[in-house]
Amino acid sequence: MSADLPWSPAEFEARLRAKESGYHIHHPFNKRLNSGALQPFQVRGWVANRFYYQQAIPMKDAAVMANCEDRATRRRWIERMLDHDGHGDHEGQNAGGIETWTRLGMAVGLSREDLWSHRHVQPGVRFAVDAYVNFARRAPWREGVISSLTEMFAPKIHADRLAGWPSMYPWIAAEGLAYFRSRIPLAQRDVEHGLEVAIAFGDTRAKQERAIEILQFKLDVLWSLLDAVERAYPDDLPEERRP
Ligand SMILES: O=C(O)c1cc(C(=O)O)c2c(n1)C(=O)C(=O)c1cc(C(=O)O)[nH]c1-2
Repeated sequence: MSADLPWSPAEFEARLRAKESGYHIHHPFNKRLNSGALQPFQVRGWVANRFYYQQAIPMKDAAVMANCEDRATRRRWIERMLDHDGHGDHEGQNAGGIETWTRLGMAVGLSREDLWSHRHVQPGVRFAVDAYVNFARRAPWREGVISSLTEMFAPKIHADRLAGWPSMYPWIAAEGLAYFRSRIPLAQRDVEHGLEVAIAFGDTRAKQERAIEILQFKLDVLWSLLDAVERAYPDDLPEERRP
């Protein structure tokens, strides 16, 4: 029976963190993106497709919140929606992630319309991202929170872009990278809260294993997104089909 005892909180957290090996930082398309190997149209394709994820995040967060009966959690959680949607005058610090990502789009040579029309969004990207939002709609709120824990691994991927892109992709205006800079402290704050919820949720071995499965589902969402992007923008894509 001892095999069924819950892991200690430290062991459980270590097992969640070990899922990093399946994070999209290791996807071949991300490796090419962050090693400077991509042509401008491939970077544009990634930015335009990832925008669909950016827009979905606050919808996902609203779904988690709609399922949450705990006021104290909602007070913290609502920050996530404001981080992405922005608030007030939509300028400076308050612009929000969706707007800041739009600026990244313009810095790589896309128009606002290119992003907001979803004209470049691939079916596989849509399916993957919609699966994430739908998971949050249907799952108990603690499970929805746990699905955000891929953010444990995100500060490194943002930092890689900030460190590498200016020299590898000098054609991208430096202001375009503000999104990545803004996310590092926010991801750290989100992860602190997410881990608190996960550890409280994981009071049996079965629930701890469920949490790990949920994290795997979310890794799969991100991995599938890059599979679809990689497939859509091969090196030899004819000129007229390039974003
Ligand atoms: O650029 C990335 O690789 C990346 C990954 C993730 C992630 O791991 O889900 C997020 C973000 N960025 C991000 O910017 C972000 O705001 C974010 C929110 C969430 C979430 O699940 O609630 N993930 C992520």
